[in-house]
Amino acid sequence: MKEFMNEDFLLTTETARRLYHDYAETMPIFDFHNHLSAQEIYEDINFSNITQAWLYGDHYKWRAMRTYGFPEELVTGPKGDSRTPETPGANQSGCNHADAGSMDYRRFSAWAETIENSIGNPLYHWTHLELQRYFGITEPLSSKTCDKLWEACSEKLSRPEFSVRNLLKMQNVKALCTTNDPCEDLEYHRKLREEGSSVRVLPTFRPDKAYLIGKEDYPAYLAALGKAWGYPINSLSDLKEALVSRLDYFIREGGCLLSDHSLEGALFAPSTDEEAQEIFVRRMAGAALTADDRRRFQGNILTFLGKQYAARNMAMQLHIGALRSNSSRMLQNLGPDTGFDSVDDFCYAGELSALLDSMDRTDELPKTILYCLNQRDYEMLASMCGNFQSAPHRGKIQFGTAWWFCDNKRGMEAQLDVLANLSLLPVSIGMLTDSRSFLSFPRHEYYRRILCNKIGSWVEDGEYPCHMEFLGKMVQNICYHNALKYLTGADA
Ligand SMILES: O=C[C@H](O)[C@@H](O)[C@@H](O)[C@H](O)C(=O)O
Repeated sequence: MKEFMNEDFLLTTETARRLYHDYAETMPIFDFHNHLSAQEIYEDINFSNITQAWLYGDHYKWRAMRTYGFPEELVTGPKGDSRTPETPGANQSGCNHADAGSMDYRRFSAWAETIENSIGNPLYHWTHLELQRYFGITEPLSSKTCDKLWEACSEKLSRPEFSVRNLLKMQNVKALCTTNDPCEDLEYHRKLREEGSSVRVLPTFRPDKAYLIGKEDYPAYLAALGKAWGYPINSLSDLKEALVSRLDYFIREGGCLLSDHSLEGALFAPSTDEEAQEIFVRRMAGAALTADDRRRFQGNILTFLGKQYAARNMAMQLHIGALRSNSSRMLQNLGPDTGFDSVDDFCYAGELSALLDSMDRTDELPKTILYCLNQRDYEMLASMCGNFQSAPHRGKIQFGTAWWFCDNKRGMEAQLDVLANLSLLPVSIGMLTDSRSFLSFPRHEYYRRILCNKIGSWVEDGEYPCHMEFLGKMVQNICYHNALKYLTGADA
């Protein structure tokens, strides 16, 4: 039997072990998509206990805790919905810590019981990689150990060397890209930049709300965007000017390198500016729009934005296929991004192709990263990339790494297989955390181990020669250099 998550965790062959330990392990991290707070990095906050670091904002963990039957007050905290009828044994698990009465402790105790029951789930591996890498704890978290681990982690977290900037340094994070609405003033990104922070903290331009014209609060959003721009938005051309102005602000003030878009249900239908303006006027007059109106309006703005990104040599990320906020009751109680989303199953190959072509037609398609939430779409997406590749970029159109419900061992192995089969693995820009927790960076290690194991198995099966120097360099490129080059143009 193998030892539990030791240094050769997930590395099943000698080639895999060499690739990981000799090449991948010490590579820096460029985390080009996450949901971290620039303010918390600027203020270099310390968490006073492990619940704050783990459970205050992570909807993956919340979902698992709900699945195990814990009530909302232990999942999202006292303000959440606590009407769940039955409460399993949170804090009745034999832990006798002095903090036992504190809500944070009770939440950790509930988490310990949940994680003990997460066999086969990536949360189990992430949690234990985090305990090992940040806290030097190799003991598995369970109801029995929760008291001891609570104390050990909380004691460390309160030390200055465990501030969030130091947590980033521990994982050798060189740069990270947060996700930001165009209305944001980026005060903390700017301050970090002025200060010359050793970790580059860059904003990502996420303008979804500017084209989701069917949303009830669309006029209110336009008012906020107009405020950030400095002028009221009364027409399609005002909207486009406002977006360009905010995009340039993001680049100037924050060094923005990427945009991000979540595409759900409808992607694209072509429309002229006159048609899109007419839809805009009807919406602002309070008329109901059809699905086709919404698709055409979104198509017009996305094509426009894509061309703007291309002109600025930025990358465009398209995250496709989330079915969000499925529980209207919990949306009302807790708001979005709280663990009530799942995998959609709509078909969109034709619309995606038309969207990319609407920019490529005039050679104005930016560098593009395509992510999907439904593994069923892996081949469709990876083959779509090949339609629009063009020099001088290597891998201009990227089949993005396994996202969210695919971000697990099986999803990553499948993503790597499909990528290698239908595109070229050596040009991949690799992994990102997409996370809301400062302790999530060992997810890069998880990916790197799976990557090295996959390559190792091809070599050991005689499918590729054992050219360690070439393979080692390739692994290092996928871990770090490719993302750096793709996003910034720099070589090292
Ligand atoms: O990995 C999952 C994420 O954190 C998820 O919440 C985000 O990808 C979010 O849906 C977004 O739209 O950016």
